[in-house]
Amino acid sequence: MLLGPNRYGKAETRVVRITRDGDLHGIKDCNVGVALSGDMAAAHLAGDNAAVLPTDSQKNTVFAFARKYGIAEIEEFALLLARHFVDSRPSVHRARVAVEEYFWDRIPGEDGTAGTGHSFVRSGRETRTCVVHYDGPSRRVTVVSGLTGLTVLNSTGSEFHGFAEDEFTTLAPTRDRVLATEVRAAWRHRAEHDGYAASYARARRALLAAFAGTHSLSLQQTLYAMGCRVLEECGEICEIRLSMPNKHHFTVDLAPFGLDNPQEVFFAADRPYGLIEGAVLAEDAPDAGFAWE
Ligand SMILES: O=c1[nH]c(=O)c2[nH]c(=O)[nH]c2[nH]1
Repeated sequence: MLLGPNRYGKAETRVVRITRDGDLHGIKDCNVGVALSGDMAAAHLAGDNAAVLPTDSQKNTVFAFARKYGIAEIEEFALLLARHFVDSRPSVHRARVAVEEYFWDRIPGEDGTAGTGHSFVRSGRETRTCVVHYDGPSRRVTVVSGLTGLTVLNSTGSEFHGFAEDEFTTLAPTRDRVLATEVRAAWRHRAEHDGYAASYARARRALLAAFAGTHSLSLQQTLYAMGCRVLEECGEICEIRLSMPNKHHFTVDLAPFGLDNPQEVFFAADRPYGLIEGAVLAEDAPDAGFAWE
């Protein structure tokens, strides 16, 4: 028997960092996953834990670093942790740190007054994500940012026709349908930089603008347009991977009730759903290395 690739770490450390600027507080609400790899053969083959930094210590490090360094951008926090685990321990050769960030909005005061400064409501927005890798021997860093749960809908401007047909095809071609999806996207930065907040805002804006601005002949075409727009608007990004379920909205037949239905009443089916996935790369994208592992 041979030991294959392995990694270990603490998954899903939920860390909430409150900042206090007088009466004005802020929240960073994150879920951090750490995975380390290196000289772990003895641990697996012989139960020798000398090289194994407990996952409990990894979790403690996340909390301690949140206190010591704060959590500015999730990519920066993830890189700080990744470098720490690799550079402080010869047996750890590579770290993968993934962070999800959940957004909170301030609760406004009544009658348009300012809120308390310490009252928040969890946002219905998407989740921001990142996955960073740091490889000790090569000192190479990769940074992938992204989002999940960005739910969007066009109530017209979407067609689907001219598709292949076989003996099982019943789908009617359409020149006007609802197009809805929940975007999951991950984009690879060309290199480490210090503008992750602005980069995220730009990429998100580009995704939304392309979804809204594309007259769709298929979700595949829309996906490609969204990926292209992000690469056009964000020079720091060289590759984007998109996963987009087709959240089908079926026009309900109301004729049995003597009613017409001019594209007004839909059955929003949750399953099964088409799942459209694809990557868009800049022609000069550098080698991805271990970025997507
Ligand atoms: O945009 C679409 N792409 C498909 O591949 C597909 N297949 C399907 O049944 N409906 C759709 N819609």
